[in-house]
Amino acid sequence: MRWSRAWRTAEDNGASLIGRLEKVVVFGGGSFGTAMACALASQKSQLKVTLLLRDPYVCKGINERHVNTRYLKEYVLPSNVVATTSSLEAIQGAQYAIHAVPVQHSRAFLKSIADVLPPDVPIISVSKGLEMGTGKMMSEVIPDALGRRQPAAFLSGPSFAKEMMDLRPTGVVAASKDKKLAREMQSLFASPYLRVNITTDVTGVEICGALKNVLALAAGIVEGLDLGNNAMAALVAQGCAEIRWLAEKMGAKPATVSGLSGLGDIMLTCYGSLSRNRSVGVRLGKGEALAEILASSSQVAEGVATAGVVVSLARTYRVSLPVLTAVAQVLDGALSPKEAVFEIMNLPQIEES
Ligand SMILES: NC(=O)c1ccc[n+]([C@@H]2O[C@H](COP(=O)([O-])OP(=O)(O)OC[C@H]3O[C@@H](n4cnc5c(N)ncnc54)[C@H](O)[C@@H]3O)[C@@H](O)[C@H]2O)c1
Ligand SMILES: O=P(O)(O)OC[C@H](O)CO
Repeated sequence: MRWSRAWRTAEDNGASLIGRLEKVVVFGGGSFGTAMACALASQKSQLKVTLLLRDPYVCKGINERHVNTRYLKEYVLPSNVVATTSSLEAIQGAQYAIHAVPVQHSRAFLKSIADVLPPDVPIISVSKGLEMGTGKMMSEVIPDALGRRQPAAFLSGPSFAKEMMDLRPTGVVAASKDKKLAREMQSLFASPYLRVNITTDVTGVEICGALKNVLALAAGIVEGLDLGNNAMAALVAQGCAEIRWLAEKMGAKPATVSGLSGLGDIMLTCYGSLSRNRSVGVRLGKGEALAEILASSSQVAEGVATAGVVVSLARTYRVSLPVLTAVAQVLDGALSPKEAVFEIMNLPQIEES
């Protein structure tokens, strides 16, 4: 099935870029790191895609049986996806590095590989969230942690790992201040199954990708409380407005907020049953305690950490975000899910903006 006929860019350096490509390293072999590795490996069988992991047993499964025994274990990975725990071995000779380590662990991880990663290897971050404590986005964490400016691009948008593994049509956006690098992302990733838009609006793409996870927690809570379709639609519409208010104050372009990384990912994560953030929200809405929910899952729900950061961003940018900040209050145990809904319903009646 060819979903998009024009899957390479007009200036098509795509074929030659793929032709020159020999090795890509992927940091983190969770669901999305694995899906990105497979998407790239499928572009060319001679391309080596190396996952840098922490667990030697997971590496063994990938290298010997082509199966990631911890994440997406039902899939057979292309044989040109390999894995190692050695950062030197993983990074040596790599022309690009995909970063798929959860945001809260990214600083420490990047510091640990700073000396091994050549300063000219572009990092393509797919992690969506804001760092607790600093409130920083990945575009700020990367240079901070490495202690230098590294070429970087940020890939975001509605993209469940499992659906990408199933080769279901997907659209993402690659953001970079360096337009040439953004175009390289199109050449690298575009395929009959994956469309890649580009933009220079890094802030917009990153903040939308982080905030939609918090809104997905709220959507899950509404689902878990069984409040109905009217409530869900009102909540998601209000959440979209709050994301727009904050993102635009931070410098995001309106086109980004209404694009794939904004509205597109909000729709996927708020309504899609595969969302981990939404699932955490559903369980909270049904009355489970956060600690219990987190202890029972091996996968990251980035919105849990990002929600706290949103409270301070609301203060810094002097913007009222009732839904997004209520999520933080529920997570902190300051409000029960029902109390949060009651408080939001009792807010003063407003004019739309
Ligand atoms: N899963 C998806 O569908 C999806 C889609 C788009 C973006 N993302 C984003 O990609 C990022 C990664 O998500 P995921 O789904 O792969 O998460 P995951 O929970 O499935 O896997 C996380 C991976 O990071 C590794 N990791 C955790 N702590 C680490 C540390 N301290 N040092 C090194 N590695 C560490 C884990 O071992 C694991 O391999 C997140 O920011 C997520 O929001 C996920
Ligand atoms: O499963 P979630 O909630 O982390 O969402 C995954 C992706 O961000 C969807 O685009």
